[in-house]
Amino acid sequence: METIAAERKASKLATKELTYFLYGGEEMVLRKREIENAVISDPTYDITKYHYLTREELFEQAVKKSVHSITKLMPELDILGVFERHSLTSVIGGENPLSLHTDMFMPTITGQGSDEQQEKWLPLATNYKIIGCYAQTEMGHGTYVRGLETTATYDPVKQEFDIHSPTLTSIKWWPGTLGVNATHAIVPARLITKGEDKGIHNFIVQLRSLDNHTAMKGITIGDIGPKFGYAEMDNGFLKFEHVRIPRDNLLMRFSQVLPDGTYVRPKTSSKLSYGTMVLIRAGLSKFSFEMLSRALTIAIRYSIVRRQTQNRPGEAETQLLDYVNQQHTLITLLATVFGIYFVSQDTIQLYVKTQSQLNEENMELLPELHASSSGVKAISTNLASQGIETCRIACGGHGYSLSSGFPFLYQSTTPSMTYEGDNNVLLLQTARYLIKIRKEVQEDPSYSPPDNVNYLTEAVRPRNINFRSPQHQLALYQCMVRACVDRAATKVSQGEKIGLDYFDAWNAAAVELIQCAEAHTHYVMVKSFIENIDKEEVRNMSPYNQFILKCLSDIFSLNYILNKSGLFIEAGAIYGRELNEIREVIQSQILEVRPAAVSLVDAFDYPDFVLRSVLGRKDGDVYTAMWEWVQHNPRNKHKNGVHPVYKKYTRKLLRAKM
Ligand SMILES: CCCCC/C=C/C(=O)SCCNC(=O)CCNC(=O)[C@H](O)C(C)(C)COP(=O)(O)OP(=O)(O)OC[C@H]1O[C@@H](n2cnc3c(N)ncnc32)[C@H](O)[C@@H]1OP(=O)(O)O
Ligand SMILES: Cc1cc2nc3c(=O)[nH]c(=O)nc-3n(C[C@H](O)[C@H](O)[C@H](O)COP(=O)(O)OP(=O)(O)OC[C@H]3O[C@@H](n4cnc5c(N)ncnc54)[C@H](O)[C@@H]3O)c2cc1C
Repeated sequence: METIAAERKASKLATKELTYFLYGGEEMVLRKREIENAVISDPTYDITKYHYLTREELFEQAVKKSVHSITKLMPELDILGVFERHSLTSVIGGENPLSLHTDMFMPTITGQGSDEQQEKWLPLATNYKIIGCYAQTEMGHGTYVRGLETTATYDPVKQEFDIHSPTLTSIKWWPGTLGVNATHAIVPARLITKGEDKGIHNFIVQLRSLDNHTAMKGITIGDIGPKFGYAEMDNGFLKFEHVRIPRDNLLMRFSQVLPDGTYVRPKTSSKLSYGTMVLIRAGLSKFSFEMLSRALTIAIRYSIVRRQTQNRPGEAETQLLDYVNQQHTLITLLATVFGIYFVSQDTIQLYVKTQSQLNEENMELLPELHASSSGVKAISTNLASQGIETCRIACGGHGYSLSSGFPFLYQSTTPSMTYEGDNNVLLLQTARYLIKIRKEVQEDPSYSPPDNVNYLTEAVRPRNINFRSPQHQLALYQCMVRACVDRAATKVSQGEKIGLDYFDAWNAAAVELIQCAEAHTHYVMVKSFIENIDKEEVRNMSPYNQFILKCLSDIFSLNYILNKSGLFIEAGAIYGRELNEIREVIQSQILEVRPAAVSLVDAFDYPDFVLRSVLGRKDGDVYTAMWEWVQHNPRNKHKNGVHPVYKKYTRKLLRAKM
């Protein structure tokens, strides 16, 4: 305990200043803490026995907490905005089993419903007169949205759609909130009218009675069963047997079906029906920041408290965080988590800007938003999931205990590599955009690519390179990414030249395409980090805070160059003989950050209640907390400390004549 207090005292970081920066100001932080304290002091949210509950107990407790939050806490605290709702859900912890209602069902109505439809459905949803989910994925299709089989066949006589699951594989499978609680769903289905298949459109379908919650006629519905994690979420299945819905349950902001069955195409893009997925993808980079910053708070604090091995006679055992390997592991991850923070801010800003342009039917930014949100979602969720596992391993045996908090963080984060679009599939979408832009650059010398793809026209290795220079770092990335995009594009065109059709040529280059998308997205992240710490808000920070952010930026940028040095060397961006210099710069920056490590994670401002970790307590009193935690273990509570299995089995073994 003294060690962590001493480190805090010795740190020169202006922790509060960084907290206010990360959360958008003092007022936001104080409001967040007000909401946190309300939850922490409410017995409904007690987590003492959390780790010892069964799957069904966890689910029931989660639903109870969700309903309590909506009916009691939100009104009492007058919680309105997205930030406040998010503060509430993040401090409650666990999966919020009703979350798809606000996270996907309502945004889809807002984004794709006509004004009349919004007027009809949003008040019902806002007041929880209905509970919605987003039922897109089927047993046979998740990635291939255009291949979804559920049909919505228009009947002009009754002016209704017939929603049907024609095959076993068309049964909706995975949607959250569906298995137990949802009364309605957004159902993407094949719109068929006048005998023609118009492709996937979004429909609102009632699933359960608002009187007694039983399934509506023609609906077979339930929970898909235990998963890798996510025990508190009722991911479900949903089968339609010719279920009838009114014509105006087709969301008709962009396309319509007239009473006689005439189909009116979208004036802009059919891809606007994918808008909710783009929204969630843009938000998942912020989610990745939160999950990884929690894991780092636990790992860094524990690595300061934990000592292992006396390395000099008469001296105390060494703090884990004073082992250079441990510093390298965790401080490079600290740099990564700030990299994810900055790019998540930029991605959300790009989403907001694109949405406001779309409201004026200006589609200009949509391709860049799709490509960027796809790549950033893929890389940030990859980095966060891998980073949390790295933090767990860095905490030894205790990291593997549920009491560490890591298993929950990992189980909650790792599905984000799959949902809202499998990461490989999304990186291929980013690659498709890059190859297209490259083609435009090649065919039209007057065309200037978007700022984040500027390497297609600007990539030059600087003379007299200085690896601490942000501009020089960016130049190295530009050379590397351009080479990756060229390599992928060349592979595709080579396939076409030997007679492969477009799919085979594209598929043959898939590895190079994913690689160029990864490289591009890392460049975007490094550029975002460098540009954001050069903005006025950071320039007005205390000099030491600016210095530490610059160190983290250098580590984030150079560590990827070191790890992917083959790509940079192959691109002529760096020479093998320069790798040692890069290692030295990284190591020196890590040493600069080491004294500020505890304050950097304190700046994330997570109460112990949120971390749910005996290792990550702010006071560092790890061993007391560990001993306290094990007292709640039911396995230790049998009469005379003898578990029933002894009498049932073990005693026979011990007494057997063998
Ligand atoms: C709070 C979190 C809770 C999490 C709960 C989880 C919920 C879910 O998981 S919901 C289900 C999520 N499912 C997916 O994300 C499915 C992933 N698949 C897709 O998004 C699409 O199938 C696709 C993008 C992989 C392919 O779509 P497709 O229609 O086949 O398009 P093409 O690849 O043929 O490209 C054509 C053209 O369209 C552009 N485009 C594709 N998607 C979008 C988009 N979302 N926005 C804008 N533009 C898009 C694409 O770039 C192509 O453009 P061009 O190159 O100019 O032709
Ligand atoms: C916890 C969780 C919650 C979810 N919640 C929801 C929800 O609320 N609503 C909802 O509708 N869905 C939900 N999903 C489903 C999720 O959106 C899908 O699982 C996801 O889109 C991936 O599709 P898939 O499972 O069919 O995988 P597949 O598409 O079968 O992918 C499997 C593998 O094949 C590869 N692959 C597939 N297609 C291609 C391609 N074209 N090119 C190259 N490689 C390819 C992928 O890279 C991947 O490695 C959820 C899933 C999970 C795990």
